[in-house]
Amino acid sequence: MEVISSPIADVKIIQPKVFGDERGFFMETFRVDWFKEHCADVEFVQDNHSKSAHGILRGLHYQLEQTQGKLVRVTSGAVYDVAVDMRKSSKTFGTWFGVELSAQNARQLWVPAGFAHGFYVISDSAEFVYKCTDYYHPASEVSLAFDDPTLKIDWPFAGEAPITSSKDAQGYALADAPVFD
Ligand SMILES: Cc1cn([C@H]2C[C@H](O)[C@@H](COP(=O)(O)OP(=O)(O)O[C@H]3O[C@H](C)C(=O)[C@H](O)[C@H]3O)O2)c(=O)[nH]c1=O
Repeated sequence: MEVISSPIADVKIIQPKVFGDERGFFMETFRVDWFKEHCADVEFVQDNHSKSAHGILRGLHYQLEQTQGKLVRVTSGAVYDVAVDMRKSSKTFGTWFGVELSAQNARQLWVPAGFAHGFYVISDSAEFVYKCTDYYHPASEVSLAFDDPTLKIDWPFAGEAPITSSKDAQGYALADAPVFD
């Protein structure tokens, strides 16, 4: 496995080693020892799995309580995955980082607690699996507007408006969004 830095210090891209042969492929997708040494000394308590059609945008979400770090990857298709720093004391507060995650590139993204997270489905459909460092806490969940004019996230929409949940269509502007210390 290789860890690749991003412009936001705590957000990391992880590139597993893929062993291909005539049968297909094998890769180790997570190791506690490697992750603690190279990314963060955290424990994961919940795994999630979602499937979305082309053009779906899920997010940008974060929980104010039981804040979740997320280790995310794509097992089918391709998404554009985005993390936004919501920690007001961070020198990268209000900045975003995006990367294409796909079954093809096998890349993962480590999104620490304190970040808003979301993704846009580039392929016909995508299956998205991820590990969380705390449990779901819907009472404190926040949606940040994916199209906030201050964030200016460079989503790969190619002219078509994304399909979102009603919750995500009414996300907070960055200026009004609750933040972390
Ligand atoms: C997140 C979650 C949802 N649910 C239930 C609640 C709803 O009945 C249904 C769909 O939930 P929601 O529309 O919030 O799912 P997403 O839009 O994929 O939410 C996720 O989207 C972005 C990408 C994130 O980073 C978060 O992990 C998460 O907020 O699953 C649960 O039972 N447990 C959970 O942990």
